[in-house]
Formats: sequence, C-alpha cells, structure tokens
Amino acid sequence: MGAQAAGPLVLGVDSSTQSTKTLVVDAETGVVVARGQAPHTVGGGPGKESDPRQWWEALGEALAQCGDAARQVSAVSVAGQQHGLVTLDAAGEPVRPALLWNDVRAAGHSERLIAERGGARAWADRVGSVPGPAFTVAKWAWLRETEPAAAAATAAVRLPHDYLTGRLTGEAVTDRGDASGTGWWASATGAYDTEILAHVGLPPEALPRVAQPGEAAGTVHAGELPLPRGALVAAGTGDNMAAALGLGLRPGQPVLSLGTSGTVYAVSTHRPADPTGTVAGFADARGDWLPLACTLNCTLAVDRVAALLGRDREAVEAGGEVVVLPFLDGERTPNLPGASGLVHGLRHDTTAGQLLQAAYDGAVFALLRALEQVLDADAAAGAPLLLIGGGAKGRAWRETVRRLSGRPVVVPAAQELVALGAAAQAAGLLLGEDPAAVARRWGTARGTEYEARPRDDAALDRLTTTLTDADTLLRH
Ligand SMILES: Nc1ncnc2c1ncn2[C@@H]1O[C@H](COP(=O)(O)OP(=O)(O)O)[C@@H](O)[C@H]1O
Ligand SMILES: O=C(CO)[C@@H](O)[C@H](O)COP(=O)(O)O
Repeated sequence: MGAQAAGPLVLGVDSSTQSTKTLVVDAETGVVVARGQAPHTVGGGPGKESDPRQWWEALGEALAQCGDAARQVSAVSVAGQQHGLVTLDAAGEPVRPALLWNDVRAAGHSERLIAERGGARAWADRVGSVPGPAFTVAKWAWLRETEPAAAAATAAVRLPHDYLTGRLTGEAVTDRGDASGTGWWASATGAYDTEILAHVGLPPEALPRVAQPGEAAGTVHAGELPLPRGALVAAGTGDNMAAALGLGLRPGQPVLSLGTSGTVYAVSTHRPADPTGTVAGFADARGDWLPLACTLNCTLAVDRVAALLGRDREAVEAGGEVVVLPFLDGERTPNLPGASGLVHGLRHDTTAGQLLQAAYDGAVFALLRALEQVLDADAAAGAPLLLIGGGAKGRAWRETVRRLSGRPVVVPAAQELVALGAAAQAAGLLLGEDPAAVARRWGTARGTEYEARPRDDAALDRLTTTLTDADTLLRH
C-alpha cells in the first residue's frame, strides 16, 4: 500500500465516545490508504464511564485492521473525546474508569465552583468558559467529594487523547485545544490556572505539559502496537479541534457535527468569553479559538426514539404538531442536566413517523439555537453549514438541518474528519506545514452542496414555546 503513495504515510486517530477510528493517510495527497474501527463500552450506571485501557486495546484492534500500512507511518496524532477525567496512580494505571464528557453527576459541583470563584462572568473572562458538569474541573471536584480514596490515589490526571499519547510516547503532553476544556487552563493567559488548581486541590505536577501548536509530543516508544518505533507523535487534540483541522477551517465557517454529541462551532480570531455558559470558549489546535456549543442528546437519542417506535431511522413523516425534546441523558445546551425526554402535543392522528421526525427536530433545534451565539464578528455571512459526524450520512438528519436552519448545507465527501484532522496534524508536523493548510491541500471539505430551503419557523416556534413552558419539568 505504502508503495502506491505519493508521499510519506501518517496516522490519524479518533478516540471518540463510541469507538476508535484510525486512518492511514498519504501525507502528500490526503488519500486514505487504510482504515480501522473498534468499539468502546460506555457503562457506569447513572453516570457515563469507560475504562481507558479499553481505548488502548481498541487502538490496537483498529490498527490491526490497517494491515501493513500502519507499520509504515512516519508520524502519528491522536484526537479524542474532550473533557474526560482520566485518573492514574503512581504506576500509571487507571485508578478507576474515566468519567466521560456526558456524565452529568457533577452538576452540583459545577454550580458550587462557579459561585465559589466569582460567578459566571469571572470564569468566562478568565478561563473562557463557564465550567458546566462536562468540564474536567467539575468532575475532579465530584471525585474528591464522592470517592476521596480514588482522588487520594491519583498521581496524574489526563484527558483521553493525552492518556493515549502518553502510552505511545512515554511523555506527559497535551495541547491547548483539549486543555481548554478542563476548566483549569486559562484562555486569558494560555497556561494552567494555579489558583483554580489550588482551589480544587490538584497539584500542577499531576498534569501534562501543554505543547505549543506545531510542537511534537515525542516519538513512538511503545512496542505493543503495530507502529514503527521512533515515528514522530504530534501533540494531538480534542475531537472537535481535530475536525476543525480536518476541514481546514478558516475563521467564521460554521460547522454542525452530529455524533454521540451534537456540536456547533467555528474558528475565531477573537477569544470567546460567554457568561451565559452556552458557548464554550475553547482554544483551537493552531493558536486561534473555537467557540462551540455542545448537546448531550444527538444521534444516540434519536436512534433510541426510532428503536422505541420500531422504525428505521430514516422512516420519518412530515406534518402534525407534536414536539419532542429528546433530552434522554439530561442536557447541556440548554443547561438542564436533570432533564429527561419530553413529548408534547400528541394527538390521535399523530403518526409514528411524525413522532420520530419531531425527535430529529428537537435535537437539531437545540444546536441551531446556540449557533447564533457561537458565531461572532468573524462569521462568514451566508456561508453554508458544514455538516459532519456519523449523522451527516443520514438523509433525515440532513433534511432536518436544512429545514430548521434555512441555510445552505455542505456534506463533505470525506467522512472521518476527526481522524483526518489528526492525520493532518501529523502531516503538518512531519512536513513543517500548517495542518489546516495541509487539509485544504487535501480538499477534505469538498462535498455535495444542498441549497437553502425556507426555514420552518412554525416548528421552531413550537419548540421554543414548549421549552419555555416545560421549564419546571425539565429542571428535575
Ligand atoms: N448512515 C447513517 N445515517 C444516519 N446516522 C448514522 C449513519 N451511520 C451512523 N450514524 C450515526 O452516527 C453515530 C456515530 O457518529 P460518530 O460521529 O461516529 O460518533 P462519535 O464520534 O461520537 O462516537 C451513531 O450514533 C449513528 O446514529
Ligand atoms: O464534550 C464535547 C465537546 O465539548 C463532545 O463533543 C465530546 O468531545 C465528545 O465527542 P463525540 O464522541 O461525540 O465525538
């Protein structure tokens, strides 16, 4: 396979919530020469937890599917689900399963932290984000109070992507993109915030070094994976930051990602600081910013409604006035961690297909409501929405986004944009290029463009009214 490539090969990894995906890519052309995928298990009873060792095993399985191509890569980069709290003991073994981004048990701790340190405005100004229950700092506060023995046994704290990078290289390194989702990295200074760390009793020595954009984390030293020892390893980043690289985004181009999480974001040259907490003020992996809003209930929630109705996920029907707020896991945007799903407006003539369509509408509405807040002065007026993630393969998702956004939509032909972005970061490191420019050279954002349709304001009004009127129910 390597013999057919025009340039050196690089490996991009996406260790996301449901699976690990690996792409071996020709660094010159962006052609994918091999791919692999292996599933993860999410458990934890009322919470959401995964064993970090399973991510490492899944990486091995996905690489095995890449065959000989994996053994020929010159550079590697790992992107991963954001925010997860990985706690390691002095021997580098997980103290307990990782608490994932969509675990809402830290909701009370998040509220307390916000109040204890000056309120939402102060957090937004300093950290860039108001730390909701997704943020690592809230999860660490939860762990210290709920499982003090586990917190005491913790010698090192990692995020999912830097746990894997650490096992590959033996180095404790993260990047500004993923660090910006912890709540203890201040976007105002571009460094760990020692006052916040002291407040939550976490010694800075427990954290990885934050690499500069374009800096390497190290080289492959682990012998257990089918990768060449000595291959360069980039710093990696969070999955959304990696997708931004993978699309070669320029400031202001809006992206809507439909996966386990739903996200809307755009690269910006302005440091975000939203005191309402809707927009997370993330850093991107290059030196700019990535204002982003995230929902907890996206593809899995709608697939669950389809399964309950016994219907294929594409078997939607238009019409009717039923409203579904599919907040099966609690919700982050809007910030309703205790919410459950809600159906309103059910009638004798409501069909199962309309009920399923209403679940899509509810999931997409929550994202589009946040889009205007995400877009800032850099927003490219009239730019199409780039639609990515597993859901972008589905017609019902695409048509719902078109109908509720009223915007043109582009679905890139390239599918695994997180892994592709990691590959672009690896190629950028290897070739001394800007990774976003690498992705643009590869043409990753090219795809089918769907023209704008008139926006369905009646459906949006029904959803807005239901959300407002059901506020009390959704807070429990
Ligand atoms: N052909 C398809 N049509 C619609 N949705 C799909 C299709 N294939 C996969 N999906 C959805 O994609 C989701 C996985 O998306 P992905 O972006 O890979 O998730 P994550 O990266 O969060 O683990 C699944 O939950 C599934 O609902
Ligand atoms: O928490 C966020 C963003 O802030 C999520 O987007 C996670 O990064 C998980 O991503 P997926 O597994 O859905 O890709």
